[in-house]
Amino acid sequence: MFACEKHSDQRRKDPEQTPYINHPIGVASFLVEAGVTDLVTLQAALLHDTIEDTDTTPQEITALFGEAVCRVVLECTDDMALPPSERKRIQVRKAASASYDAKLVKLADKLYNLLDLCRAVPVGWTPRRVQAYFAWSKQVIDCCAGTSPILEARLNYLFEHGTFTFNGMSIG
Ligand SMILES: Nc1nc2c(ncn2[C@@H]2O[C@H](COP(=O)(O)OP(=O)(O)O)[C@@H](OP(=O)(O)OP(=O)(O)O)[C@H]2O)c(=O)[nH]1
Ligand SMILES: [Mn+2]
Repeated sequence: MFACEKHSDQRRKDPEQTPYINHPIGVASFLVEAGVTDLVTLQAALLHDTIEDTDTTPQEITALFGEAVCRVVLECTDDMALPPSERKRIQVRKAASASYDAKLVKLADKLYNLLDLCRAVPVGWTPRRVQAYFAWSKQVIDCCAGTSPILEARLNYLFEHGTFTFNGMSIG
């Protein structure tokens, strides 16, 4: 409910403007499907974009869900004050030394976003930008290798077989 309320006025970037909360719920679902039962990890998955994308503070997360959950959420939080290219570079670097729980959330986050790109391209994105997101995601995923065989197998399958459609054209 906390994540629902925090993300309530946000939409995804797809043409349908899907409610943003579908994303954190989907990330948590992928973890459940991969056999994750740890409550800290699943709570962190539901909350993983609240500090990055809403007015939520680490203090709020700690008070309501505890320090362990807050730690994982912070590990999945980019500093939005930095320019995008810097943010992306830092995310790759930080992924390698992230905790096991944070690596699980990062893998499920990338799986959701990559599958979502195959479903619908965000408004204004060029094929080149979609491809750049796939390439950069691969770097983050590689830094999280050896964390979840099921999530990693799903991601590998996506990299081998995934396609997205642009102006009616299917692009591999
Ligand atoms: N594929 C897809 N992504 C969407 C959509 N709407 C919002 N997003 C979000 O956009 C982010 C990816 O877009 P970028 O342009 O690379 O990221 P940026 O907003 O941080 O600059 C992801 O944020 P994130 O979850 O914080 O992950 P990440 O930036 O760490 O990958 C993703 O959740 C959508 O319709 N499709
Ligand atoms: Mn996310």
